[in-house]
Amino acid sequence: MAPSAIEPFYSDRDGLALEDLSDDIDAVNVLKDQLKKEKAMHEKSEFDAEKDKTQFRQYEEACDRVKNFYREQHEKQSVAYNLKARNDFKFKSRASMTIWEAMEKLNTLIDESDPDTSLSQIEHLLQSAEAIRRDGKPRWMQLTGLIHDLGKLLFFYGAEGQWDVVGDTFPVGCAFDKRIIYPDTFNGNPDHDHDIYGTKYGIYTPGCGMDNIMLSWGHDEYLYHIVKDQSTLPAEALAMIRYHSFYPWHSASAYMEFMDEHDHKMLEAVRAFNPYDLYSKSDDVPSVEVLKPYYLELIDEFFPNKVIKW
Ligand SMILES: O[C@H]1[C@H](O)[C@@H](O)[C@H](O)[C@@H](O)[C@H]1O
Ligand SMILES: [Fe+2]
Ligand SMILES: [Fe+2]
Repeated sequence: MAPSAIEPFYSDRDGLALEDLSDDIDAVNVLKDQLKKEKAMHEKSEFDAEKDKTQFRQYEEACDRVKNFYREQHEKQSVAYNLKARNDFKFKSRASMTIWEAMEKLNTLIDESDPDTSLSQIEHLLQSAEAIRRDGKPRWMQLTGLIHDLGKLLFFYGAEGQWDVVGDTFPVGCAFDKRIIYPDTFNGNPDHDHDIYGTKYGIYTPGCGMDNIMLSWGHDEYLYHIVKDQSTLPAEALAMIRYHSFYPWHSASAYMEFMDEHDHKMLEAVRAFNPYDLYSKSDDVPSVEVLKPYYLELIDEFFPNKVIKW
């Protein structure tokens, strides 16, 4: 009798002890995972190092389609146009659809400003997200890669062309910096020689913060507002979206005088994101159907409402 009385006692305890231990192991693994991801966020990605950067953004050698696009954009993105675009955005309603439906809708747009890819937008979005995922970056950043260009939907909702949707961005209301691509094409912009908009600081003051700078209207600013209001994505993700086309700032270090303290942290995030946007353009074409289930789940994690107001 004695052994059978003791046996359950010990086996129970063993069971308990093992359970406790496995809880601890789980907790340690979660922590380890988190640390790995944090570390990866701050390290230069392997992905970045593998690429021959001289293959990308070669605007001098770009075709006429790209050159004409930027001439038109640089001539038309004025303060007056930007105020009007923001007003239209606030007071006009567009469409309601899920993130995935938006990706599919965008698929017919071929970006005229892009010298590096002629792939469809859904493929570019998946390439960016997959590159981020392969490098073990956090899930919120993978999702940011997946959606970062969805603002190009604007093209279907009242844009005047592609010039107010795609392409690099730059501040309006102060002098156009020489580090913007094709800087001479700003000569035809009505603000170029303006008494205030044509001066170094224009309508701004040094240190005013990027939040207070009016960036040329397009897919970044538009999507930023949608995502800020309708997702639980962190500040870094919002900055990646809002500034990913602001190459003169994040890649050429122009307009640094306007930054505030918060912007320095955000710049780091935007710079960490950029290689996945740019250099993934030479990766293999992803299979939309294979990847769809993984990304549908990821979308649900950060967008509480399935249907988004665009
Ligand atoms: O041509 C590209 C494209 O339009 C991207 O979506 C934008 O983010 C880049 O800044 C631009 O260079
Ligand atoms: Fe973009
Ligand atoms: Fe992109």
